[in-house]
Amino acid sequence: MEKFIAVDRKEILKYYKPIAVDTHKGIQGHALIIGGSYGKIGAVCLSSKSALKTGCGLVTAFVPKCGYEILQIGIPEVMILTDVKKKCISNINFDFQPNAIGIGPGIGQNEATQKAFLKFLKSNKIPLVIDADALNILSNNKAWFLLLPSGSILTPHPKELERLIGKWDSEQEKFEKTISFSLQYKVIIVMKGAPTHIIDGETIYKNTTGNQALATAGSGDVLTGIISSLLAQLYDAIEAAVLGVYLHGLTADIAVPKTGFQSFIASDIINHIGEAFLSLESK
Ligand SMILES: NC(=O)C1=CN([C@@H]2O[C@H](COP(=O)(O)OP(=O)(O)OC[C@H]3O[C@@H](n4cnc5c(N)ncnc54)[C@H](O)[C@@H]3O)[C@@H](O)[C@H]2O)[C@@H](O)CC1
Ligand SMILES: Nc1ncnc2c1ncn2[C@@H]1O[C@H](COP(=O)(O)OP(=O)(O)O)[C@@H](O)[C@H]1O
Ligand SMILES: [Mg+2]
Repeated sequence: MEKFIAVDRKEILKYYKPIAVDTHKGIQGHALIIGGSYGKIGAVCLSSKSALKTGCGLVTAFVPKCGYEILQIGIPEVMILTDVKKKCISNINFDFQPNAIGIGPGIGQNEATQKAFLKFLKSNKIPLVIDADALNILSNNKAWFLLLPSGSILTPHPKELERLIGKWDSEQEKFEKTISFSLQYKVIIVMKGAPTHIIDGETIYKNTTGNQALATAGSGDVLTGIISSLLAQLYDAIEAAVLGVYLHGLTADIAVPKTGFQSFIASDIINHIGEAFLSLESK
C-alpha cells in the first residue's frame, strides 16, 4: 500500500538537526566526491563546494589529474586526491574512511572508468549517492545494482530514470516502475523534475520547493553535493534525500526575487544554501 507525504516546512522540521555548539570538523562528517573528466571538472567543483556549504566538516574530491589545480585553486577548502590518469578516472583509491560518498558528476563513461567503478562497488560499504554517468553505467549493467549498500540514493533526471527503469506510458506507470525498482534493489530514488519526488519503497515524498530557475547546467551536480553532505553528517539516507531536495529547491525560491529566473545559475544555489538553512531556524 503506497504512502504519500508532501514535504513542506513542517515535515522538514521533523528531520532537521541544528549544528551542536561543541561540534568540530572531525565529527561533523567527511564526504568524498568522486567524479570529473576532461572538460567536466566543473561538475565536481559544484558538488564539492555545495557539500561544504551544507555543513559537513571535511570534503575530499577524487578526480583525474587534470582536475587537481582547478579544484585546489577554485575551492581551497576542499582536499584533493587524483587518479593516475590525466583525463578520466581509472582506479578509485583512497586511504581514509569517509562517512558518505557522492559519485558520478562529470565522471563520463570511458571504459577504464567503468572498470574502476565496478572494482570500487565490489569492495565499498560506505553509503552512496549515485548520479549522472555513474547511474548511466549502472543502467547498462543492472547486475551491478546488487553490489550497492542498501539505502544507497540514486538521483536520476527523467532521461536517466528512463535509462534505469525503461520507458513509461503514463505518470502512474512511471511511479509503479520506480517503486518496484526501489523495492527490488533496496535503494532510494530521487526522481528529479518539477516537482521532484523521492521514492523509498512504497513511500512517495513530494517536494514543495524549487522553481524553473533550477533548469540550468550543474544544478543536479549541486544536489548530489548537498545530499552527500547530509548523509556524511549522519542523517538517515531518506532524511538526507528529502532534506537535501527541499533545501536545494528553497535556495531558488529565496534567490529568484533577486536574480530573476534567467540569470540564476548553479553557483547561485550554493550562494543561497546559508539563507535556506536560516529560514529553517527562524520562528
Ligand atoms: N560544468 C560541468 O562540468 C557540468 C557537467 N555536467 C555533467 O555532464 C554530464 C552529462 O549530463 P547530462 O544530464 O547533460 O546528460 P544526459 O545525456 O544524461 O541528459 C541530457 C538529456 O536528458 C534530457 N533531460 C535532461 N533533463 C530533463 C528533464 N528534466 N526532462 C526531460 N528530459 C531531460 C535532455 O533533454 C537531454 O536529451 C553529467 O556527468 C553531468 O554531471 C552537467 O551537469 C552540466 C555542467
Ligand atoms: N522547471 C524546474 N522546476 C523545478 N526544478 C527543476 C526544474 N528544472 C530542473 N529542476 C531541478 O534541477 C536539477 C537538474 O538536475 P540535472 O538535470 O541532473 O542537472 P545537471 O546534470 O546539469 O547538474 C534537478 O534537481 C531538478 O529537479
Ligand atoms: Mg545531472
